[in-house]
Amino acid sequence: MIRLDNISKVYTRGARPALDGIDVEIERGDFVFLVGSSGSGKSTFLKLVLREERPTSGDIWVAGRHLNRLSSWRVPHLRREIGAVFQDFRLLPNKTVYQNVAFALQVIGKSKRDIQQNVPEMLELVGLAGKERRLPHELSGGEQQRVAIARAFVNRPPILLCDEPTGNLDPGTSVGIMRLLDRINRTGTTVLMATHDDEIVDQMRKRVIELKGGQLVRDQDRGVYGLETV
Ligand SMILES: Nc1ncnc2c1ncn2[C@@H]1O[C@H](COP(=O)(O)OP(=O)(O)OP(=O)(O)O)[C@@H](O)[C@H]1O
Repeated sequence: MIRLDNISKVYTRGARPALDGIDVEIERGDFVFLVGSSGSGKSTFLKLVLREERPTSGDIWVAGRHLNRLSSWRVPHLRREIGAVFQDFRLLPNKTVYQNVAFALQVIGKSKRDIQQNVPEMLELVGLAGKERRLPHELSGGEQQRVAIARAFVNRPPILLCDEPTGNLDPGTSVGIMRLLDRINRTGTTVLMATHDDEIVDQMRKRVIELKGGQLVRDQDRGVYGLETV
């Protein structure tokens, strides 16, 4: 589903690479934590998958596409295959919960009928039924993140990328968000989550990929956060 083949990324010529010779294969349905201290290259990894950045060298495939050869006009099609969730939620502040999720379908041209069917289903899945008419500022942080997840997943993409999704949440709320991501993963969705949340990683026991100074230093099944990254 995601494959990086000897990928390096150098932002500034002469500077240390942000990613340095990364080889990774993530299969359909995997749940992967991407860990590493600040500056180790996690965001760069996610940006390459989203095609927000391009590699300096090496090959990358995402959802059956060879991104090195993907023309710019096809990038929106790639992005439909990838739901993205961020630490700061990124909801539209003047739209209701329902409208925030519906908007994701409107922009890709889905019919009214599709929208009316899928949005309530998705809000039910994330546990927000009954809160459709609230505005983001009328929700708790955990609820806002649930809206963001509903929006990312409403068109059922095969890949969900999460960049520190629990970074602004307290531990109890974070556990709820992780249960939801786990449920989504069990539907067959590939989940790739960059995080500093050691408790969550240690609880979930999923595959852990650790970056250090742009290099892949650990790829462990049923892994833990690890001492070095604390
Ligand atoms: N647009 C950019 N231009 C130049 N250098 C960059 C750019 N983005 C990232 N870098 C550098 O690349 C390296 C990796 O950064 P990256 O943001 O991928 O790390 P990270 O692991 O996501 O860090 P954090 O946990 O703090 O988000 C860092 O040295 C950073 O300064």
